[in-house]
Amino acid sequence: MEFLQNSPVNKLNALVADTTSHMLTFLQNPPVNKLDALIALVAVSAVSVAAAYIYLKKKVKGCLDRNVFKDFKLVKRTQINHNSARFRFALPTPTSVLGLYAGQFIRCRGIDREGKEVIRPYTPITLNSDVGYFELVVKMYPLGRMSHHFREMREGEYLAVKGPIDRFKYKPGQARSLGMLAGGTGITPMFQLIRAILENPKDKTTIRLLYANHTFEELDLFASKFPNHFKVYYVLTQYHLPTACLNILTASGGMERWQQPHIEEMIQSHCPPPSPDIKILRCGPPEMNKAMAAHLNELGYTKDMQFEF
Ligand SMILES: Cc1cc2nc3c(=O)[nH]c(=O)nc-3n(C[C@H](O)[C@H](O)[C@H](O)COP(=O)(O)OP(=O)(O)OC[C@H]3O[C@@H](n4cnc5c(N)ncnc54)[C@H](O)[C@@H]3O)c2cc1C
Repeated sequence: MEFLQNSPVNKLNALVADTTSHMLTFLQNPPVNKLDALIALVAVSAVSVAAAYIYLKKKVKGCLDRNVFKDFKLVKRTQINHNSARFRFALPTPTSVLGLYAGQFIRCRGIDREGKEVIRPYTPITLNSDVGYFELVVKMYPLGRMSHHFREMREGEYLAVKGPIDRFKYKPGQARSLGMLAGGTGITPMFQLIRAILENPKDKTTIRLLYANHTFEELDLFASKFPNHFKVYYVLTQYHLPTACLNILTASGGMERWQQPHIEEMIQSHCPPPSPDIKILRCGPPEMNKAMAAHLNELGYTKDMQFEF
Protein backbone atom coordinates (compact mmCIF):
# COMPACT_ATOMS: atom_id res chain seq x y z
CA MET A 1 0.00 0.00 0.00
CA GLU A 2 2.82 2.35 0.97
CA PHE A 3 4.50 1.59 -2.33
CA LEU A 4 1.30 2.48 -4.17
CA GLN A 5 1.02 5.77 -2.30
CA ASN A 6 4.63 6.67 -3.14
CA SER A 7 4.60 5.38 -6.70
CA PRO A 8 5.45 7.86 -9.50
CA VAL A 9 1.93 7.46 -10.89
CA ASN A 10 0.43 8.48 -7.53
CA LYS A 11 2.81 11.43 -7.28
CA LEU A 12 1.69 12.42 -10.75
CA ASN A 13 -1.97 12.14 -9.73
CA ALA A 14 -1.29 14.30 -6.66
CA LEU A 15 0.41 16.91 -8.83
CA VAL A 16 -2.43 16.90 -11.33
CA ALA A 17 -4.97 17.30 -8.47
CA ASP A 18 -2.85 20.13 -7.08
CA THR A 19 -2.68 21.84 -10.47
CA THR A 20 -6.44 21.44 -10.94
CA SER A 21 -7.16 22.96 -7.53
CA HIS A 22 -4.85 25.91 -8.34
CA MET A 23 -6.65 26.41 -11.63
CA LEU A 24 -10.07 26.30 -9.93
CA THR A 25 -8.96 28.86 -7.36
CA PHE A 26 -7.59 30.98 -10.21
CA LEU A 27 -10.91 30.79 -12.09
CA GLN A 28 -13.08 31.37 -9.01
CA ASN A 29 -11.01 34.38 -7.85
CA PRO A 30 -9.80 36.10 -11.02
CA PRO A 31 -6.62 38.10 -10.45
CA VAL A 32 -6.99 41.79 -10.04
CA ASN A 33 -4.00 42.83 -12.08
CA LYS A 34 -1.77 41.53 -14.88
CA LEU A 35 1.15 40.71 -12.53
CA ASP A 36 -1.08 38.38 -10.45
CA ALA A 37 -2.30 36.77 -13.63
CA LEU A 38 1.26 36.25 -14.85
CA ILE A 39 2.40 34.77 -11.51
CA ALA A 40 -0.58 32.40 -11.49
CA LEU A 41 0.10 31.34 -15.07
CA VAL A 42 3.80 30.70 -14.38
CA ALA A 43 2.89 28.63 -11.26
CA VAL A 44 0.38 26.53 -13.16
CA SER A 45 2.83 25.96 -16.05
CA ALA A 46 5.65 25.01 -13.65
CA VAL A 47 3.48 22.40 -11.92
CA SER A 48 2.38 20.98 -15.30
CA VAL A 49 5.98 20.76 -16.56
CA ALA A 50 7.05 19.05 -13.29
CA ALA A 51 4.17 16.57 -13.63
CA ALA A 52 5.12 15.76 -17.22
CA TYR A 53 8.82 15.42 -16.22
CA ILE A 54 8.04 12.95 -13.41
CA TYR A 55 5.80 10.97 -15.73
CA LEU A 56 8.43 10.73 -18.48
CA LYS A 57 11.29 9.98 -16.07
CA LYS A 58 9.44 7.33 -14.11
CA LYS A 59 11.37 4.07 -14.20
CA VAL A 60 9.67 1.04 -15.58
CA LYS A 61 9.23 -1.50 -12.80
CA GLY A 62 10.32 -4.79 -14.31
CA CYS A 63 9.72 -8.39 -13.26
CA LEU A 64 13.35 -9.48 -12.92
CA ASP A 65 15.62 -9.88 -9.92
CA ARG A 66 19.39 -9.49 -10.35
CA ASN A 67 20.18 -12.03 -7.61
CA VAL A 68 17.34 -14.53 -7.65
CA PHE A 69 16.16 -16.72 -10.52
CA LYS A 70 12.46 -16.28 -11.26
CA ASP A 71 10.32 -18.69 -13.29
CA PHE A 72 8.52 -17.64 -16.46
CA LYS A 73 6.01 -19.82 -18.27
CA LEU A 74 6.63 -20.75 -21.90
CA VAL A 75 3.35 -19.91 -23.65
CA LYS A 76 4.37 -20.25 -27.27
CA ARG A 77 7.15 -22.00 -29.13
CA THR A 78 7.57 -21.36 -32.86
CA GLN A 79 10.12 -23.29 -34.85
CA ILE A 80 12.02 -20.93 -37.23
CA ASN A 81 14.17 -23.54 -38.98
CA HIS A 82 15.77 -26.91 -38.23
CA ASN A 83 17.80 -25.60 -35.28
CA SER A 84 16.29 -22.26 -34.20
CA ALA A 85 13.06 -21.40 -32.44
CA ARG A 86 11.27 -18.41 -31.02
CA PHE A 87 10.13 -18.77 -27.39
CA ARG A 88 7.44 -16.53 -25.91
CA PHE A 89 7.29 -16.36 -22.09
CA ALA A 90 4.39 -14.86 -20.15
CA LEU A 91 5.06 -12.15 -17.57
CA PRO A 92 3.12 -12.23 -14.26
CA THR A 93 0.29 -10.00 -15.55
CA PRO A 94 -0.82 -8.89 -19.05
CA THR A 95 0.44 -5.36 -18.27
CA SER A 96 3.82 -6.35 -16.78
CA VAL A 97 7.06 -5.44 -18.53
CA LEU A 98 10.32 -7.37 -18.32
CA GLY A 99 12.26 -4.20 -17.42
CA LEU A 100 15.26 -4.61 -19.71
CA TYR A 101 16.94 -1.62 -21.39
CA ALA A 102 18.97 -1.56 -24.59
CA GLY A 103 22.33 -3.23 -24.09
CA GLN A 104 21.11 -5.43 -21.22
CA PHE A 105 20.63 -9.18 -21.26
CA ILE A 106 19.41 -11.98 -18.97
CA ARG A 107 20.84 -15.23 -17.64
CA CYS A 108 18.80 -18.40 -18.15
CA ARG A 109 19.22 -21.57 -16.11
CA GLY A 110 18.59 -25.03 -17.47
CA ILE A 111 19.57 -28.68 -17.22
CA ASP A 112 21.93 -30.30 -19.76
CA ARG A 113 21.61 -33.84 -21.10
CA GLU A 114 23.66 -35.17 -18.18
CA GLY A 115 21.28 -33.61 -15.67
CA LYS A 116 23.75 -30.86 -14.68
CA GLU A 117 22.78 -27.24 -14.15
CA VAL A 118 23.81 -24.80 -16.87
CA ILE A 119 23.50 -21.00 -17.04
CA ARG A 120 23.87 -18.96 -20.25
CA PRO A 121 23.22 -15.34 -21.32
CA TYR A 122 20.41 -14.50 -23.76
CA THR A 123 19.03 -11.24 -25.15
CA PRO A 124 15.25 -10.94 -25.55
CA ILE A 125 14.22 -9.55 -28.93
CA THR A 126 11.35 -7.72 -27.21
CA LEU A 127 11.53 -4.30 -25.50
CA ASN A 128 9.68 -2.68 -22.60
CA SER A 129 7.12 -1.46 -25.12
CA ASP A 130 6.04 -5.13 -25.45
CA VAL A 131 3.85 -5.75 -22.42
CA GLY A 132 2.76 -9.03 -20.84
CA TYR A 133 5.48 -11.20 -22.40
CA PHE A 134 9.06 -11.42 -23.62
CA GLU A 135 10.58 -13.43 -26.45
CA LEU A 136 13.86 -15.20 -27.08
CA VAL A 137 15.18 -16.45 -30.38
CA VAL A 138 17.46 -19.38 -29.64
CA LYS A 139 19.74 -21.35 -31.90
CA MET A 140 20.22 -24.87 -30.59
CA TYR A 141 23.61 -26.46 -31.23
CA PRO A 142 23.82 -30.27 -31.42
CA LEU A 143 26.34 -30.50 -28.56
CA GLY A 144 25.31 -27.34 -26.71
CA ARG A 145 24.43 -27.84 -23.02
CA MET A 146 21.79 -25.08 -22.74
CA SER A 147 20.76 -25.89 -26.31
CA HIS A 148 19.63 -29.26 -24.99
CA HIS A 149 17.43 -27.58 -22.39
CA PHE A 150 15.74 -25.34 -24.98
CA ARG A 151 15.36 -28.23 -27.45
CA GLU A 152 13.46 -30.22 -24.82
CA MET A 153 11.34 -27.31 -23.55
CA ARG A 154 7.60 -27.52 -24.21
CA GLU A 155 4.77 -25.01 -23.86
CA GLY A 156 3.49 -24.84 -20.27
CA GLU A 157 6.97 -25.40 -18.77
CA TYR A 158 8.92 -22.74 -16.85
CA LEU A 159 12.32 -21.13 -17.51
CA ALA A 160 14.42 -19.75 -14.63
CA VAL A 161 15.71 -16.27 -15.45
CA LYS A 162 17.64 -13.58 -13.59
CA GLY A 163 18.85 -10.11 -14.54
CA PRO A 164 19.11 -7.59 -15.97
CA ILE A 165 22.84 -7.84 -16.67
CA ASP A 166 24.28 -4.69 -18.14
CA ARG A 167 27.88 -4.85 -19.19
CA PHE A 168 27.16 -2.44 -22.03
CA LYS A 169 25.15 0.55 -20.84
CA TYR A 170 23.68 2.32 -23.83
CA LYS A 171 22.69 5.96 -23.62
CA PRO A 172 21.24 7.77 -26.67
CA GLY A 173 23.92 10.00 -28.14
CA GLN A 174 26.88 8.23 -26.49
CA ALA A 175 28.29 7.54 -29.96
CA ARG A 176 27.75 9.35 -33.24
CA SER A 177 27.79 6.08 -35.09
CA LEU A 178 27.71 2.38 -34.20
CA GLY A 179 29.31 -0.38 -36.25
CA MET A 180 28.07 -3.88 -35.50
CA LEU A 181 29.77 -7.17 -36.34
CA ALA A 182 27.43 -10.09 -35.68
CA GLY A 183 27.49 -13.79 -36.42
CA GLY A 184 24.57 -16.20 -36.01
CA THR A 185 22.70 -15.64 -32.74
CA GLY A 186 25.12 -12.79 -31.99
CA ILE A 187 22.46 -10.76 -33.77
CA THR A 188 20.14 -10.76 -30.73
CA PRO A 189 21.89 -8.08 -28.60
CA MET A 190 22.35 -6.03 -31.78
CA PHE A 191 18.70 -6.42 -32.75
CA GLN A 192 17.54 -5.19 -29.34
CA LEU A 193 19.79 -2.12 -29.62
CA ILE A 194 18.85 -1.41 -33.25
CA ARG A 195 15.17 -1.51 -32.34
CA ALA A 196 15.61 0.77 -29.32
CA ILE A 197 17.59 3.34 -31.34
CA LEU A 198 15.37 3.38 -34.41
CA GLU A 199 12.14 3.47 -32.40
CA ASN A 200 13.37 6.52 -30.47
CA PRO A 201 12.88 9.55 -32.78
CA LYS A 202 15.23 11.62 -30.59
CA ASP A 203 18.13 9.18 -31.08
CA LYS A 204 20.06 10.19 -34.21
CA THR A 205 22.79 7.53 -33.93
CA THR A 206 23.60 5.91 -37.26
CA ILE A 207 24.11 2.15 -37.37
CA ARG A 208 26.01 -0.05 -39.84
CA LEU A 209 25.58 -3.79 -39.32
CA LEU A 210 27.78 -6.45 -40.88
CA TYR A 211 25.98 -9.73 -40.36
CA ALA A 212 27.52 -13.11 -41.13
CA ASN A 213 24.26 -14.70 -42.13
CA HIS A 214 21.59 -14.80 -44.81
CA THR A 215 18.83 -12.17 -44.87
CA PHE A 216 16.77 -11.41 -41.76
CA GLU A 217 13.32 -10.02 -42.55
CA GLU A 218 12.98 -7.67 -39.56
CA LEU A 219 16.36 -6.08 -40.31
CA ASP A 220 15.37 -5.51 -43.94
CA LEU A 221 12.20 -3.75 -42.77
CA PHE A 222 14.24 -1.45 -40.52
CA ALA A 223 16.70 -0.74 -43.36
CA SER A 224 13.91 0.30 -45.73
CA LYS A 225 12.06 2.33 -43.09
CA PHE A 226 15.15 4.17 -41.77
CA PRO A 227 17.51 4.39 -44.78
CA ASN A 228 19.50 7.32 -43.34
CA HIS A 229 20.05 5.70 -39.95
CA PHE A 230 20.46 2.01 -40.53
CA LYS A 231 22.24 -0.12 -43.11
CA VAL A 232 22.71 -3.88 -43.05
CA TYR A 233 25.24 -5.88 -45.09
CA TYR A 234 24.81 -9.63 -45.20
CA VAL A 235 28.16 -11.28 -45.55
CA LEU A 236 26.71 -14.44 -47.04
CA THR A 237 24.37 -13.01 -49.66
CA GLN A 238 25.82 -9.67 -50.75
CA TYR A 239 29.28 -11.03 -51.47
CA HIS A 240 29.77 -13.61 -54.16
CA LEU A 241 32.35 -15.49 -52.23
CA PRO A 242 33.88 -18.75 -53.36
CA THR A 243 32.21 -21.80 -51.79
CA ALA A 244 35.25 -22.38 -49.61
CA CYS A 245 34.80 -18.94 -48.04
CA LEU A 246 31.09 -19.51 -47.56
CA ASN A 247 31.83 -22.68 -45.62
CA ILE A 248 34.38 -20.73 -43.65
CA LEU A 249 31.85 -18.10 -42.67
CA THR A 250 28.91 -20.34 -41.93
CA ALA A 251 30.72 -22.88 -39.79
CA SER A 252 31.62 -21.87 -36.26
CA GLY A 253 34.78 -23.75 -35.32
CA GLY A 254 38.36 -22.85 -36.22
CA MET A 255 39.91 -19.44 -35.85
CA GLU A 256 41.25 -19.43 -39.43
CA ARG A 257 37.68 -19.38 -40.70
CA TRP A 258 37.33 -15.77 -39.59
CA GLN A 259 40.78 -14.57 -40.54
CA GLN A 260 40.25 -14.10 -44.26
CA PRO A 261 41.74 -10.85 -45.65
CA HIS A 262 38.44 -9.92 -47.33
CA ILE A 263 36.81 -9.55 -43.87
CA GLU A 264 39.08 -6.55 -43.20
CA GLU A 265 38.03 -5.06 -46.53
CA MET A 266 34.36 -5.51 -45.58
CA ILE A 267 34.92 -3.79 -42.23
CA GLN A 268 36.70 -0.91 -43.98
CA SER A 269 33.94 -0.50 -46.56
CA HIS A 270 30.96 -0.80 -44.24
CA CYS A 271 31.86 0.24 -40.69
CA PRO A 272 32.39 3.83 -39.54
CA PRO A 273 36.14 4.69 -39.71
CA PRO A 274 38.08 4.78 -36.41
CA SER A 275 37.21 7.89 -34.39
CA PRO A 276 36.62 8.57 -30.65
CA ASP A 277 32.89 9.16 -31.23
CA ILE A 278 32.15 5.78 -32.83
CA LYS A 279 31.79 2.33 -31.30
CA ILE A 280 32.09 -1.11 -32.89
CA LEU A 281 30.08 -3.83 -31.15
CA ARG A 282 30.92 -7.51 -31.65
CA CYS A 283 28.88 -10.62 -30.88
CA GLY A 284 29.24 -14.07 -32.36
CA PRO A 285 30.95 -17.41 -31.82
CA PRO A 286 34.15 -17.14 -29.73
CA GLU A 287 36.37 -17.74 -32.78
CA MET A 288 34.67 -14.98 -34.68
CA ASN A 289 34.89 -12.51 -31.78
CA LYS A 290 38.61 -13.18 -31.42
CA ALA A 291 39.32 -12.78 -35.11
CA MET A 292 37.17 -9.64 -35.39
CA ALA A 293 39.04 -8.04 -32.48
CA ALA A 294 42.33 -8.75 -34.31
CA HIS A 295 40.96 -7.25 -37.56
CA LEU A 296 39.70 -4.15 -35.75
CA ASN A 297 43.01 -3.65 -33.91
CA GLU A 298 44.85 -4.00 -37.21
CA LEU A 299 42.60 -1.33 -38.76
CA GLY A 300 43.32 1.16 -35.94
CA TYR A 301 40.20 0.80 -33.77
CA THR A 302 41.33 1.32 -30.17
CA LYS A 303 39.98 -0.70 -27.19
CA ASP A 304 37.69 2.23 -26.27
CA MET A 305 36.08 2.05 -29.70
CA GLN A 306 35.22 -1.66 -29.36
CA PHE A 307 32.84 -3.66 -27.19
CA GLU A 308 32.23 -7.41 -27.09
CA PHE A 309 28.89 -8.68 -25.78
C1 LIG B 1 25.25 -11.25 -24.37
C2 LIG B 1 24.86 -12.55 -25.06
C3 LIG B 1 23.59 -12.71 -25.52
C4 LIG B 1 23.21 -13.89 -26.17
N1 LIG B 1 21.96 -14.01 -26.64
C5 LIG B 1 21.59 -15.13 -27.30
C6 LIG B 1 20.27 -15.27 -27.82
O1 LIG B 1 19.42 -14.39 -27.67
N2 LIG B 1 19.98 -16.42 -28.49
C7 LIG B 1 20.90 -17.44 -28.65
O2 LIG B 1 20.57 -18.46 -29.27
N3 LIG B 1 22.15 -17.33 -28.13
C8 LIG B 1 22.51 -16.22 -27.47
N4 LIG B 1 23.76 -16.13 -26.94
C9 LIG B 1 24.61 -17.35 -26.94
C10 LIG B 1 24.22 -18.23 -25.72
O3 LIG B 1 24.57 -17.59 -24.51
C11 LIG B 1 24.92 -19.59 -25.70
O4 LIG B 1 26.31 -19.41 -25.83
C12 LIG B 1 24.44 -20.51 -26.81
O5 LIG B 1 23.04 -20.73 -26.68
C13 LIG B 1 25.15 -21.87 -26.75
O6 LIG B 1 25.07 -22.36 -25.44
P1 LIG B 1 25.14 -23.92 -25.17
O7 LIG B 1 25.22 -24.13 -23.71
O8 LIG B 1 24.05 -24.61 -25.90
O9 LIG B 1 26.51 -24.34 -25.89
P2 LIG B 1 27.86 -24.80 -25.16
O10 LIG B 1 27.61 -26.04 -24.37
O11 LIG B 1 28.44 -23.63 -24.45
O12 LIG B 1 28.78 -25.12 -26.42
C14 LIG B 1 28.80 -26.43 -27.01
C15 LIG B 1 29.17 -26.35 -28.48
O13 LIG B 1 28.14 -25.66 -29.17
C16 LIG B 1 28.69 -24.88 -30.21
N5 LIG B 1 28.46 -23.46 -29.94
C17 LIG B 1 28.17 -22.87 -28.75
N6 LIG B 1 27.97 -21.56 -28.88
C18 LIG B 1 28.11 -21.28 -30.18
C19 LIG B 1 28.01 -20.11 -30.94
N7 LIG B 1 27.68 -18.93 -30.40
N8 LIG B 1 28.23 -20.18 -32.27
C20 LIG B 1 28.54 -21.37 -32.84
N9 LIG B 1 28.66 -22.53 -32.17
C21 LIG B 1 28.45 -22.50 -30.88
C22 LIG B 1 30.16 -25.14 -30.23
O14 LIG B 1 30.41 -26.19 -31.12
C23 LIG B 1 30.44 -25.57 -28.82
O15 LIG B 1 31.59 -26.33 -28.75
C24 LIG B 1 24.16 -14.95 -26.33
C25 LIG B 1 25.45 -14.79 -25.85
C26 LIG B 1 25.81 -13.59 -25.23
C27 LIG B 1 27.23 -13.43 -24.76
